[in-house]
Amino acid sequence: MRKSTKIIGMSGVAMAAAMILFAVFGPLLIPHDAYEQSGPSFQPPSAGHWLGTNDMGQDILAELAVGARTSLFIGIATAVIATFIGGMIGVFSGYFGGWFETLMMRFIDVVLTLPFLPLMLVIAVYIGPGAFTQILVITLVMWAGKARQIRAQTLSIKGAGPVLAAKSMGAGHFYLFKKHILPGVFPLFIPQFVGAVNAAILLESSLSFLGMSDPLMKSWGSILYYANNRSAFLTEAWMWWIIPPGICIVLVVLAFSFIGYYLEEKVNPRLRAYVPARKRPKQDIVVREDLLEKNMVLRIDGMTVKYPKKGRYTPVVSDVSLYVNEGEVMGIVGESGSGKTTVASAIIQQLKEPARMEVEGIYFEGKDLQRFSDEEIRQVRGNQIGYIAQAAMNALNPVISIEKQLAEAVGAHYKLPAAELSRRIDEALLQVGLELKWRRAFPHQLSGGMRQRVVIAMALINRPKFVIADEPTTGLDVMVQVEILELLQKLQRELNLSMIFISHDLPAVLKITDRLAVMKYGYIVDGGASLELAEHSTHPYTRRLIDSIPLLTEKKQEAVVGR
Ligand SMILES: Nc1ncnc2c1ncn2[C@@H]1O[C@H](COP(=O)(O)OP(=O)(O)OP(=O)(O)O)[C@@H](O)[C@H]1O
Repeated sequence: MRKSTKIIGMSGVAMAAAMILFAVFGPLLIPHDAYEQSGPSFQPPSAGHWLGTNDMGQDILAELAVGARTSLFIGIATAVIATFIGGMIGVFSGYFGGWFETLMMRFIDVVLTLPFLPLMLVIAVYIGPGAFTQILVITLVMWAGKARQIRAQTLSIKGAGPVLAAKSMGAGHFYLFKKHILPGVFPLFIPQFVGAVNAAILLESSLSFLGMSDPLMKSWGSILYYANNRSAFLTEAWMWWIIPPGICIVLVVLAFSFIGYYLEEKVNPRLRAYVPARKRPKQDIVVREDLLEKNMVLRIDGMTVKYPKKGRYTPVVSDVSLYVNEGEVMGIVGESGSGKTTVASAIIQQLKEPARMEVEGIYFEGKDLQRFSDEEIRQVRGNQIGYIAQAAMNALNPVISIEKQLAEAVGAHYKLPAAELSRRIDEALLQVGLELKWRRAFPHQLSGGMRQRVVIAMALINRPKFVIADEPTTGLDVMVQVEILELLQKLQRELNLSMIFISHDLPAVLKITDRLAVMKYGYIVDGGASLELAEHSTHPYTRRLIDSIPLLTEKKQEAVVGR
């Protein structure tokens, strides 16, 4: 968790604790007759008496302390009841569905349309104004929203893999509730509760300010009501009569908002892991002519990437150096978790916080990408370096047509006239073997292989000379894998692309690559010309990879070296 979030959370807790202590002990410490005066009979002195009048100051303090009890009591009690009712209805309707859910959801629709103030008036007429009327009305209005959100969370947990797997193994309702639904939903209850406290305190204050509370009940809102009735807004009295309850309301709302912010990050792993990226300043860039002379399009020198694991930064990529010459295909092969994708992300400077990279240089066309500013590196990504990300075909936007997604890939870098853009889209589709009738299709209308072709078209549409393909055949059936591989090979040759091809599928890598780096535990443990390596490597890990190719021995040779 970020330090700033912890500080915010702790200051929220401190403010809330101070307010609660003030509410509990304040009235006990202030002389009784000071707050006896509070309430409707309370008469403020003329404006001239306000400043420097100790007695009066004490009366205001007494009012605030008594008011704190009411405001906090109503806020917390309403939040407990509304969150409990909303939570139970949300969980049960989400989990069981059927008529109960339909009934509840329609009822919630009705509740959410109820006008709050008239409802308050009607109920107050019947059962009389007071704290319990306010709790009742605010709860009536508030539980419905909570129920909706918790139902949505329950539905998403109910449809998630672990629950489906447990169901298919015959797990009963009790087990599913105990092990999956409640642990998944409960974290949502906490921020919901904190938000409800805030909303209830604000609603209570607003109602009391409008005079819709018991006139004998002192709360921060009612202090403002009396202040307003006695024209405190128009005299100097506002300083002592309006500002203090105003500050109390703001402080308590801030306190619970801070706590909510902290808890939300604590219970949500995605927020917890989020660290904003550091800004990359503009720097002078020196071109390494020696690399250009050697035709090296890319060169990485001594790259180490670390992630925090159990409180310590641990390397997941260690001292990796490699290069790619113009028109060459460099393969990176290794088991899952060996660091292949990390290397690819590091090249395009897309490692996310909290990653830490130490590297002597990542030279692309002779320039160190490490020194590129945010805008400069954005211009490289998807423009000079085409990137086919792992599982990208599943990440195509389902509600945008193929042609629009291709147009967006171009639009990120160039402003082309409509006719030229259209020509570019046609060209990209035809290049990857897709008929133009698919231009207006949406991703779900295409097969996996076709979607992968679209992803390749997106990577190539800006005509990059360098392409990184990260596991481009994952998730496709064997025949389609071969087609995609052949397509990449054809495009590489036709466009003279330099390429990094990442895979754990050794036959595929050997088929398409010129040179190979074998990674294990973040290290490059073996490397060299692909065919050479396949036939003569003596490294035990490489040998194991090659020997595990599931083909008959004679065929294996053909699959490995046949190109
Ligand atoms: N954001 C992250 N936070 C912590 N550790 C990470 C993060 N991203 C990657 N790692 C770790 O880095 C290591 C290398 O991951 P990487 O994705 O590069 O492996 P890979 O070889 O590409 O695996 P795969 O073939 O499964 O994609 C793994 O141990 C992974 O747990």
